[in-house]
Amino acid sequence: MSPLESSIRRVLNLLLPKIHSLHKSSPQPIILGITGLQGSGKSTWASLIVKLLTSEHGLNTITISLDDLYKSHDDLIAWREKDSRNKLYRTRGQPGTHDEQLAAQFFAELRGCKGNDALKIPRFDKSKFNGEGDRVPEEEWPRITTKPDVVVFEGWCVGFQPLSLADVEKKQQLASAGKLPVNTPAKHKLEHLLEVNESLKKYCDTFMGPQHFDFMIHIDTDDLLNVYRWRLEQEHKLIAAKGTGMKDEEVRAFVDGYMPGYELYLDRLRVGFFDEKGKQVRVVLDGERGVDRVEEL
Ligand SMILES: Nc1ncnc2c1ncn2[C@@H]1O[C@H](COP(=O)(O)OP(=O)(O)OP(=O)(O)O)[C@@H](O)[C@H]1O
Repeated sequence: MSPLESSIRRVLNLLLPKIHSLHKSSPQPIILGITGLQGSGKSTWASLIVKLLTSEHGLNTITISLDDLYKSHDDLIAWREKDSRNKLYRTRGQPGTHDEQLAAQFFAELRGCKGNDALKIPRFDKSKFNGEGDRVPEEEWPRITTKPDVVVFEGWCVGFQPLSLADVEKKQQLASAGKLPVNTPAKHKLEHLLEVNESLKKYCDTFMGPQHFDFMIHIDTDDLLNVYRWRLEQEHKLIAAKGTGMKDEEVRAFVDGYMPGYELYLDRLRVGFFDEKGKQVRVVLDGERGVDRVEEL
C-alpha cells in the first residue's frame, strides 16, 4: 500500500464510526467536504475515499467537485466584464464564478433524493473555449438513480467562510506591512477582495456553509510557499509526459490567484469549520506532500 493510501485510510478511520452512526440515524445523504491547497491532492483523496467507502464499507458514495458548478461560459464572460479591473475575476476559480443557484438546487435535490428519481450531476468541461471552459449540456450530465449514502464534495475554497469588512481590511493592512506568509492581499484593491468576500457569503448562505456539511477533511500545510513548489512539480511532470505546459512564471501567476483566498480564509478554517467538535480532520502535509500530522477538530 502506498504511503498516500495509508494516510487516507488513517484519516477515514477517524471519521468512519461517526459516518456509520449518522447513516443509521438519518436517511439523508451524508455530505463530506474535502478542501485543500492547489495540488495538495483533493481529487486523489476524493476518489480513493469513494472507492473505500463503497467497496469496503458498503456505503454508496459519489463525488462532486466545486469545479463542476462553474457558471456557463457566457455567464463567466459576463461576470469577468462586469468589473474588468478586478484581477481576481480574470479567470474562473474565485467565489462568484460558480453558479450558486445551480449549486443550491443540486444540493437541495440531493438532500431530498429518495432514489429512482434520476438525479443529474452537473458537469463542466474545462477544455471548451480554449481552456476558458463551459458547462456540459444538461442532457450529457451523469444520472444517478440510487440515493447516495455519502457525497464527497471537494473544492479549493470549500470550508472558507466570509470575514467582516473590518477583518478583510485588517488582513490587507497586514499584507501591506509584509506580515502575512506571501502577502498577496496587498496586490489587490480592498473593494475587489470585498467583492469576492461578498460572493463567498452568498455561497455559504446557499450551499457551502457549515450547515450544509456533515464532515470536513482539510488538507493543509504549515508553509504556504509549498503550494508553489507542488504546482511547479506537477507542471514539470506534465511537460515531461506531454511535451507542453505552463512556463514557471505562468505557474506562479496561477497560484498567486489562489493565495489571497488562503491568506484571508485559512486562519478560521484551521480553528474549526463547525461549531461542534469532532467533525473535522486537518491533515498537515510536509514539503514533499507526506503527512506531517493529523489533527481532529
Ligand atoms: N501526497 C502526494 N504525493 C505526491 N504526489 C501527489 C500526492 N497527492 C497528489 N499527488 C499528485 O499531484 C497531482 C495533483 O493531485 P490532485 O489533482 O489530486 O490535487 P488537487 O488538490 O485536486 O489539485 P487541483 O488543486 O489542481 O485541483 C496529481 O498528479 C497527483 O497524482
